[in-house]
Amino acid sequence: MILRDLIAHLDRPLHAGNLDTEIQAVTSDSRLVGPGVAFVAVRGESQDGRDFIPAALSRGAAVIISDTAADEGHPDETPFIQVSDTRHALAAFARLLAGEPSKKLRLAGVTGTNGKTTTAFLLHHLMKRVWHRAGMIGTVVVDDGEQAKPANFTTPGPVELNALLASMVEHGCRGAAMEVSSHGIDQKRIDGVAFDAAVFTNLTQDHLDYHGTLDAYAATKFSWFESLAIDPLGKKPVAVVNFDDGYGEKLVDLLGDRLPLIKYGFNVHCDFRANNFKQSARGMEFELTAKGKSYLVRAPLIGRFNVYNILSALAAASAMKIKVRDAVAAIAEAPQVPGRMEFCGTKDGVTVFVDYAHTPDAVTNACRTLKELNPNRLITVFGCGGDRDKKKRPLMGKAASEISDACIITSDNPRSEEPEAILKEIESGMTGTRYRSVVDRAEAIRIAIHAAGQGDIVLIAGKGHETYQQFSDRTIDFDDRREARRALAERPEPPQRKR
Ligand SMILES: CC(=O)N[C@H]1[C@@H](OP(=O)(O)OP(=O)(O)OC[C@H]2O[C@@H](n3ccc(=O)[nH]c3=O)[C@H](O)[C@@H]2O)O[C@H](CO)[C@@H](O)[C@@H]1O[C@H](C)C(=O)N[C@@H](C)C(=O)N[C@H](CCC(=O)O)C(=O)O
Ligand SMILES: Nc1ncnc2c1ncn2[C@@H]1O[C@H](COP(=O)(O)OP(=O)(O)OP(=O)(O)O)[C@@H](O)[C@H]1O
Ligand SMILES: N[C@H](CCC[C@H](N)C(=O)O)C(=O)O
Ligand SMILES: [Mg+2]
Repeated sequence: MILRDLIAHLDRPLHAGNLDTEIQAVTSDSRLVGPGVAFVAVRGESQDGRDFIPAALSRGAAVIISDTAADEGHPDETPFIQVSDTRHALAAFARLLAGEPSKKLRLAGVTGTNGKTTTAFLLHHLMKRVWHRAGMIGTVVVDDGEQAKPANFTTPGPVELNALLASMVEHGCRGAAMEVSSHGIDQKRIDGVAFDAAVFTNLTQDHLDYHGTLDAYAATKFSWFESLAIDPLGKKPVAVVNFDDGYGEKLVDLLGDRLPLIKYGFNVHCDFRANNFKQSARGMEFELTAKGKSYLVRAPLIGRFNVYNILSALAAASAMKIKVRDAVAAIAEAPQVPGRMEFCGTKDGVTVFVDYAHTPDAVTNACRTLKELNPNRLITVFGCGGDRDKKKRPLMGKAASEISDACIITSDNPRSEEPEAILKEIESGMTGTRYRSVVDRAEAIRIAIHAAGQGDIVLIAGKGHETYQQFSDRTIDFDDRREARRALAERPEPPQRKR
């Protein structure tokens, strides 16, 4: 595209140099710059992109975009654009260069503290059933309709995001489901992306390291819905909101009638309402009331919290013109979401589940769900990630210890922090339940599974689908599910009863 046509979409940019320059791609990473590539100098949390302008120029950048004026020595032959918001400019260039792909398919976005991955997986499954080809972007996997790959982010940056959406369109996807993280909203990774459905799952404590307060975190989430109300980008987006959640209620109030709305939950005011929930170790069923009709929903998932994920997927599907009947039929064959209440085996009456619960609310939900299966004892193995919200550590400890019969506190991804120090912070929230601290996660899993007896359930929480463990100096291969299976297989023979 010609630079002139690209900057026409920016708010009053100042420019110097040849606006007929051909731009083929855009990046905010100087290391990816080459001829034909626009470099946007973004000021980040740890680095200032403006420091990399010389590097971008030496790699042949086609244009430099910054929020301050050009240095004195800026070469005349390279155009320079000054904008007020570089992240907005990056997203606009990425979207335009990719051919505005979000306008060419039906797109559902899912935000909220917990349940984004699960809901997006369910929606992706529904869409594939009905439309045959559909894409997905989220924490676990990105799928462009042709190939599925492990993901790096929950919501990728605008360049990768728009490239993925364009690839979905190219592969004939009629729709896609994507997770929208609060980082993604705040950093404008989704700026200018047109959505058909925007789901709000819930809001509880997480990411306070980044947002400061729960209200600031909520305001970030809400700003996405507000932006869709102000500029729906040529679509008619439907807000799909959990109306049993306090912040969901606030969002409904805030939106008024500015967006079409579907409220979901158990309460009587919901448009997609669940009733008569029942579950066993193998799955659940409940009655759905929607659009004046009743449906029996059966799903191979457990946990009352998953009723919400199913309701939101059904409601978002309906917002995208998928028939409720077809969606309900597809849910009965929903796939296992990797690392979400994943059954890892049973031996000698000991059953093991791996779950990605890494917030106080998620730990509460995961533990409660397994307690509802009436185990002899629930033994929970968990830790907290380093370089993330420290305030959630004692709260996760409290939640796990209040519901479980015994706990083993261990390392999650310590990142740059001392593992022992994280364990101590978790310990400060532990209540009466018996617990011990075992820094090495593999050992903690082994101890829990070997100590468990007939009828016990072991929950390994926090890392779910992750296949690595990050330390300050190294990242190792690590998979809770593999460790669980190994520990089950190596369980010592139970003592023989004397006759
Ligand atoms: C806090 C956070 O989200 N940080 C992300 C953000 O970093 P940043 O804006 O602070 O950038 P920075 O590292 O300070 O660098 C500033 C600029 O200099 C550029 N640079 C840097 C070095 C260089 O040689 N040349 C160069 O041009 C960088 O490309 C960047 O544009 O932008 C970077 C580039 O896109 C991301 O890699 C980085 O993710 C970090 C690694 C991260 O851990 N993010 C996590 C917390 C995250 O995003 N998580 C969410 C939510 C998870 C969930 O709850 O599901 C997610 O969506 O995944
Ligand atoms: N609707 C829900 N409400 C509360 N807790 C939930 C819900 N859905 C899932 N959980 C719990 O939260 C954990 C994470 O679920 P999921 O991966 O679907 O959420 P997420 O929002 O994508 O998380 P992340 O932001 O880390 O990617 C699950 O393993 C489960 O313990
Ligand atoms: N997307 C979340 C995942 C946390 C998972 C947990 N295993 C950890 O490493 O803290 C985050 O980046 O905060
Ligand atoms: Mg996720």
